[in-house]
Amino acid sequence: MTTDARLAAELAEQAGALLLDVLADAGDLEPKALGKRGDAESNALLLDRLATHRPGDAVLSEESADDLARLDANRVWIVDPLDGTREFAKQGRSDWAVHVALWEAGREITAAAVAQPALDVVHASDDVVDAGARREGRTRILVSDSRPPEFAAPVARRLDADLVPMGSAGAKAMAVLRGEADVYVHAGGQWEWDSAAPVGVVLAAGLHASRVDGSALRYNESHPYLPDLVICRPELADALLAAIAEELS
Ligand SMILES: Nc1ncnc2c1ncn2[C@@H]1O[C@H](COP(=O)(O)O)[C@@H](OP(=O)(O)O)[C@H]1O
Ligand SMILES: [Mg+2]
Repeated sequence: MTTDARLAAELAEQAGALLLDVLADAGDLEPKALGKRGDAESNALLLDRLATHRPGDAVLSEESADDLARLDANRVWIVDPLDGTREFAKQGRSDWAVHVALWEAGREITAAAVAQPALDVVHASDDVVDAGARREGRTRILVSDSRPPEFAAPVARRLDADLVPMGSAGAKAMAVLRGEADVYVHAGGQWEWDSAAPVGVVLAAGLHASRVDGSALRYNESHPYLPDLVICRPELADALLAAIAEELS
């Protein structure tokens, strides 16, 4: 049987290919309708294939009603069929992603994949490249294009770093994985599906991932709201968390 991590990678890749087709067939669809179509079609593909390949498992998806039977399940797939919907619907953007993660009781995220179809890459927890070599120059901190944390600018000043806006939690996390940036920080609102797969992949690669207060990220909670997140190269974690704590105090 295909391993869970391979299945995650294959499903993320297949949903990504479908999303590229949706873009190619967009015609003069309004951005909102285009995003909606992408969300729905990718979700249908993921649910269908998870039901085929892992019929006994529960699913938590951004685009499906939350079935709380997942709270009694030992295995829950946490999926975001289209992360960065806003950017997907803008022409020529590559900062959107498909997230597929598996949560297991007592073990947190055990398999994960993030596809970036517009870049033709899939990163999976069983196939992590070592985090990219530290780039030369100033530290780069990735933040949401539309909702950067209030503390981001003062924290960047404390660390003598540059803030770089980018869409999609998965795209930002994978940019840190590849060494194109050093930090991804978010606060003020997010859901488990936004971070489960990116966090599964970066933890498998040995990067740091936590809440902004340094505590562990927990998934498959009854209310799947997980509003803040820090992903970074491990050697930066102490200084970054200290700077955030100073700004929040
Ligand atoms: N304040 C907030 N409340 C709820 N969700 C948020 C949020 N800020 C960001 N997100 C979600 O986190 C994901 C990444 O955001 P961003 O691109 O701004 O970095 C997006 O997921 P979706 O595109 O799947 O909705 C976005 O909706
Ligand atoms: Mg999302």
